[in-house]
Amino acid sequence: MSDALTIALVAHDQKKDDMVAFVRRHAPLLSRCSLVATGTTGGRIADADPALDVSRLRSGPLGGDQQIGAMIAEGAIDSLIFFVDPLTPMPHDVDVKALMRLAIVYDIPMALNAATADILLTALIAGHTPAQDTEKAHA
Ligand SMILES: O=C(CO)COP(=O)(O)O
Repeated sequence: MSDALTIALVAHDQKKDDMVAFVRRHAPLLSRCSLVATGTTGGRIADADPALDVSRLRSGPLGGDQQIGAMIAEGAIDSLIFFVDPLTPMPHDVDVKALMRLAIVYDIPMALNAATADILLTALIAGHTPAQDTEKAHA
């Protein structure tokens, strides 16, 4: 799966149900990706679909956003899906902004709500042809 897309998934507490619904809606597509998530989000995803390949980092307020930002800077993330809660003050607001900033700096496709994430994931998968799939297509 080394040529699989790596997608970072993050959701604030008030948006975690939306993330679970997103993951359930797109389980067949997401099962073809490597997933990286902040701690609590990753736990909810793993509970929702234990078959998904999801690596859990620190919880957002404890450095998880920064870990994903570092992975973006290293070129290890293909896309960021970040369900942001715009109505609740966050103790780690600077980390949230820093993560979004790095996604912009490195021109990573980023969705900040479910409607955009639906479009983004579908487009990403449609445009991604892993070597394995290419071989099958020509077999
Ligand atoms: O706080 C977050 C993003 O800013 C998400 O962190 P958790 O997934 O650990 O709740």
